[in-house]
Amino acid sequence: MRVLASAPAKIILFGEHSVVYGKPAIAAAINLRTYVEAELRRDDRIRIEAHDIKVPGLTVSFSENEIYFESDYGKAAEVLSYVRQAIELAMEEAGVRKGINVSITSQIPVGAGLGSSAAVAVATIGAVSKLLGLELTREEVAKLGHKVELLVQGASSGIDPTVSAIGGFLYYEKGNFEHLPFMELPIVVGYTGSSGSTKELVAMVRRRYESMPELIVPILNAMGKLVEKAKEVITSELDEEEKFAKLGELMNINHGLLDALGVSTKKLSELVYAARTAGALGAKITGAGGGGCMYALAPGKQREVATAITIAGGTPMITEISREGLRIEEVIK
Ligand SMILES: Nc1ncnc2c1ncn2[C@@H]1O[C@H](COP(=O)(O)OP(=O)(O)O)[C@@H](O)[C@H]1O
Ligand SMILES: C[C@@](O)(CCOP(=O)(O)O)CC(=O)O
Ligand SMILES: [Mg+2]
Repeated sequence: MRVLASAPAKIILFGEHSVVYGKPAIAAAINLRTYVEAELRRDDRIRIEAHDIKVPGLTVSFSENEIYFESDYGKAAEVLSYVRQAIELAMEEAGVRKGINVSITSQIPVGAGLGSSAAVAVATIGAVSKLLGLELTREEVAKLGHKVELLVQGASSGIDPTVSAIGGFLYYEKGNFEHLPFMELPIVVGYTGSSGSTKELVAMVRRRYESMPELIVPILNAMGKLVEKAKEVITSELDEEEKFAKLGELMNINHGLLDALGVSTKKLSELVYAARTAGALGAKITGAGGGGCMYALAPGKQREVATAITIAGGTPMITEISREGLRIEEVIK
């Protein structure tokens, strides 16, 4: 038997990092997906094939008629830790252990703030649990995906696995979520081309929080308040133009606060300012930062902003909200 599942990437519109400290955040699933195929094996081995992951530290050497490969096994094992934990938890939940092949292909850039870790965890749990005959709800998959992130990263708010499993446009706080009214968001995502590790960035913010709580706590509190304001705007009776103007302003404040936490980079800030100069109403980091992506809100100006991002050295992506989260694409008996 074989199961193919997929799960989407996300952008965090407001509230990354502060969400780890129990503040609310707003996020949306977007139409880039990770696909995981799981099939039963005849033996009891578990084999993972990750087609999109590059492992640093591969060395190739030649002699006359031979070629030798050496790889950094520590790094290779670490890079697959989300998938391994997801398989473990799905098997634990099903109460069976079987040999399986898991094969991953992904459209989501890795370590770019678009939730690739959550998407791969959610799609793996979806595929493996179904393969083992377990019918989990999307919410149950979200909770297991959160556990995967906690185990691998040491800290996780759970927003990414929740958005990836459920899909759509969500307000999230301490493990609970509500759907926000669906709205088309005229956004452009700008990818710096470099990556940041969520585990390391969350740990860096934690160190600052512990060493200077009198400075960091007010920043996190301001982020939480800003998310409440953004929710009020999104659910208000204002017309779209007014909503976008207010949301843009809040995005810019959120970016400044993230910069104060220390998670921006020169390139991220360059893309943010390039987007604003080209007419975006707001622009900020999305996700953990340290590289990765920013996004801009640019009604009527998406093309201009995309061009500005390209000129500033980034890669623009015009994305749409994905209403669907985890999807079982195919089950072959
Ligand atoms: N296609 C994939 N195959 C296997 N593992 C993946 C894949 N995509 C992401 N991952 C895992 O997620 C990690 C990146 O997660 P993270 O640092 O949270 O960044 P983000 O979630 O923003 O992309 C990778 O180092 C890898 O361990
Ligand atoms: C920084 C954080 O708020 C979001 C991380 O998102 P990503 O892994 O960078 O896509 C961490 C979390 O919410 O667990
Ligand atoms: Mg992640």
